Amino acid sequence: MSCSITLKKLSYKNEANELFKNIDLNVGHEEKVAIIGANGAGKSTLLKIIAGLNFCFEGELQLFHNPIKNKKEYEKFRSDVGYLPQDVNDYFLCPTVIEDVMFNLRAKGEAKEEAYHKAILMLEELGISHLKDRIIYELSGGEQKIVALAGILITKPKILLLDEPTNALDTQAENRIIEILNSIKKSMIIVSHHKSFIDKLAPTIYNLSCNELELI
Ligand SMILES: Nc1ncnc2c1ncn2[C@@H]1O[C@H](COP(=O)(O)OP(=O)(O)OP(=O)(O)O)[C@@H](O)[C@H]1O
Repeated sequence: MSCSITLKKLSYKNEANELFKNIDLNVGHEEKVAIIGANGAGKSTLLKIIAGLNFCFEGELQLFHNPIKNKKEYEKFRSDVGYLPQDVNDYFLCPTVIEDVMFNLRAKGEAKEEAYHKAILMLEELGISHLKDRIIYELSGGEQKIVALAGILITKPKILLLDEPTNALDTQAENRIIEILNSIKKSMIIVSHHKSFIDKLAPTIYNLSCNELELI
C-alpha cells in the first residue's frame, strides 16, 4: 500500500508520563483515519509529532515512505502537510479574514489578485463569505476555526491533520465541514471527541488509550 504517513514503534514520554509506546500506524494515500481517546491520552501530542512540531520521540515517523528524525528533514515535506491545531487563538498572522486566508498563497509567491480570487472562492466553499472583511480576533471560536481551515485548504496540502475540527461549531457549520472533508481526496488524520462526527467521515477509527493505539 502507498502510505502518506507511517509510524513505526513510536514512543513518547513527557516530563510526567509515558503517553504512548511502540505505536504503529499507516495512513494510506487519500485514506481518512480518526483518533479518539480520553482527555489527556496524548492525541494532540501525537498529531503535533506528525505535524513536525515535536521531535522528542522514539521510533520512526515517515511521510511518503521517507523517515524523518528532525526539523531539517521535515522541511522538505512541510508544505505537503496542513495542520489545524485544537486551539487556533494564536494561529492567525493577519488582521482580517481575507488577508489571513490569502497569506499562505502570498508567502508562496502567488500574485495578489490570484491569491485574492482563490481566497474568495475558498470562503464561498466553506460558507463564510460574510466574514471576509471581519477582524479575526473579533470572531467567535467556531468562526475562527473555519477561517483557519480555509487558510489550510487553500494551499492544497496532500495531508490534513485536524485536531478537533468541529470543536465550537454549531450543527450547521459541522455539517458543512463534514460535507467538505468528505469531498476532499487527501490523506487525513482527524482527532475528535465527537463520535457522530467521525462516523460520518472516517471509516477507520483508532482509540488512544493506555499508551496504545487500538483499532475499533
Ligand atoms: N506543552 C506541554 N507541557 C507539558 N505537558 C503537556 C504539554 N502539552 C500537553 N501536555 C500533557 O500531555 C498529556 C497529553 O496531552 P494532549 O493534549 O496530547 O492530550 P489529548 O489526548 O489531546 O487531550 P484532550 O482530549 O483533552 O485534548 C496531558 O497530560 C497534558 O497535560
